[in-house]
Amino acid sequence: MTTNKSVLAWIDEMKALLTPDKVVWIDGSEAQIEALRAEACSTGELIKLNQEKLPGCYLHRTKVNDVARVEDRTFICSRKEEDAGPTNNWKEPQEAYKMLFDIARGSYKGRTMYVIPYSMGPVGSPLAKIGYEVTDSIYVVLNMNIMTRVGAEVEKVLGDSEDWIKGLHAKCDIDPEKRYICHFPEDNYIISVNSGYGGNVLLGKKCFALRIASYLGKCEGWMAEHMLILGIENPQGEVKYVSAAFPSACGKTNLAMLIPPEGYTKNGYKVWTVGDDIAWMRKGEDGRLWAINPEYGFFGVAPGTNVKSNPNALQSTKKDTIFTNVVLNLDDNTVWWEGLDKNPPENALNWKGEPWNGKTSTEKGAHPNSRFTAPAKNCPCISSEFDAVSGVPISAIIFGGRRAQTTPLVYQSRDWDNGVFVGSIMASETTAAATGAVGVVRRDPMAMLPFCGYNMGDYFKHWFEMGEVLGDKAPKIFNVNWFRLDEDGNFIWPGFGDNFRVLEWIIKRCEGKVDADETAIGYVPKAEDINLEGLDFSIDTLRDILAVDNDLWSKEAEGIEEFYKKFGDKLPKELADQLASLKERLSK
Ligand SMILES: Nc1nc2c(ncn2[C@@H]2O[C@H](COP(=O)(O)OP(=O)(O)OP(=O)(O)O)[C@@H](O)[C@H]2O)c(=O)[nH]1
Ligand SMILES: O=C([O-])CC(=O)C(=O)O
Ligand SMILES: [Mn+2]
Repeated sequence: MTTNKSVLAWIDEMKALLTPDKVVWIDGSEAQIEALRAEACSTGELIKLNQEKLPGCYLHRTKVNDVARVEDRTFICSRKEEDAGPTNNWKEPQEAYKMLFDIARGSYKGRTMYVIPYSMGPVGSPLAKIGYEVTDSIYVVLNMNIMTRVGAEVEKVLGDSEDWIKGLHAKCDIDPEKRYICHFPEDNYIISVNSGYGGNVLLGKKCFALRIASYLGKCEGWMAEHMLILGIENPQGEVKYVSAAFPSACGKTNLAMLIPPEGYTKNGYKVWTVGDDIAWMRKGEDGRLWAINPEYGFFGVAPGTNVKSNPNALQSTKKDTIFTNVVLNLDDNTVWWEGLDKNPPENALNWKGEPWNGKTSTEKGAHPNSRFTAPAKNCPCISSEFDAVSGVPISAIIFGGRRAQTTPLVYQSRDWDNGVFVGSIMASETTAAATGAVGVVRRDPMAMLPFCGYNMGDYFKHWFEMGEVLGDKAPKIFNVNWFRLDEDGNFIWPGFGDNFRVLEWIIKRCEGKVDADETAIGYVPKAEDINLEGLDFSIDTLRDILAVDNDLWSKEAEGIEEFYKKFGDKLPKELADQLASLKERLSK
């Protein structure tokens, strides 16, 4: 246990507020964690799975009204409303503290308060940051122990410093009307009440590593982004790193763990995973941009994960994993979800714990947002640099979304500033399955719409400032779109492992080894420069999905103009200028 005065004072405050029966300090030791697993099994909070097939694995079910992040109940509590900006919900901080403390007061009565010291990023890395979360949920402790680096080492590194983030989680009542996820960026404080769902309660993840950290990044001159990080190794053994921001359900985990096509693997190409969701990036001593993955595990969507779509993700879940809201197969005490295989169990319980027969039921067995919490070190392609305190140098930043048309398979921005523009206009189309209204463009700048902890206009400005700081050492910026549809609504580009062909072009562009065609929106590959070897895909079709349609882009420009109005005078002039020059190029 720490002797840090600021930590001890806050823990005293929490004890007085929450009135637990006892306090347990989490040191992350296997003995302590194992005792907590056993306790959670005895109360039904966890179900121990088949330990031969899934050693160290458990199942948990949330309440049925508590299965996803709640954006409408997520607040940025900055002193000035303007600092939360037009894309966030805002509450006045003093009122918010009062409301939240009133809700949480006395709620640990008869329960245990767990104190979790954790590091986001390799312990002791100059890019890492430390947090404390208090919770009354063993599920939260066990998940945090997978998703972050927990324990005594962390406290040693913190020493007497006051530079740490407070996180209060209280699962006092699960009334969704009283559920709040509140962030106080100016106080380094997060308070989450009345939820038990991962994205709302694993406070190191979206709350700290994106919302609070994005604000800290602005103040301290670095970046916290909703990005995967991967390394691409060539046959000579050289590794180049890229980071990529896609909105939810647009393929971050898949790209982070992709297996290149056979022709490449035979020649010695490899992909190494550094992170699948969040990147913290800072200018290094050599002037380049260096990135760490602040997380220690993967909190991935289960449905659709299978041996074909993402074998590395599936393999990561084979041991020491906590599954949430998936199907329990009663015959062999294993788990199942839609899209795992074509053989659903007949004798099973669905995600709600009700009897379920996968052969006859018309209802889904797993919740669409069911998740696995798996240690990153389980991943067969985890990077040797995963724990590197300096992080990895980023050669390229890739933005992407789900667009049926308009956006080509890949293009490169003209320069950093134009790249910031490309990120700011990111959008994804809603699918028929999701909303009924097909092809509705929803803007999600840099995939940060739900995760930016301050005014997004200021966030854009920060991106321009980073460009100035990095100068000619700045990563090159690209945009990809794996999701172009044909007239029958089928994906044109095969995607997944074949996305490596596009990554290869991106790396070649960074190395200045390949030419490109200039278009109104940026540089597009010459079709013959994308390697199609071993793929049944015609170069004419490739030309189609690389083409830039100026009429569609003129319509796009109108949509961007409309979107930009939201930011009023917080919109950086650079972005208005970028839009004006795009329009001018389109009109030629
Ligand atoms: N057509 C196509 N679909 C893809 C491709 N890559 C991923 N997908 C699909 O996109 C969906 C989301 O993939 P994920 O990798 O889980 O997305 P994510 O960005 O990590 O999602 P979050 O964890 O919610 O942030 C899955 O249904 C994938 O099968 C691709 O290259 N082409
Ligand atoms: O935070 C969550 O619930 C899961 C996640 O990665 C996302 O939604 O992007
Ligand atoms: Mn995510």
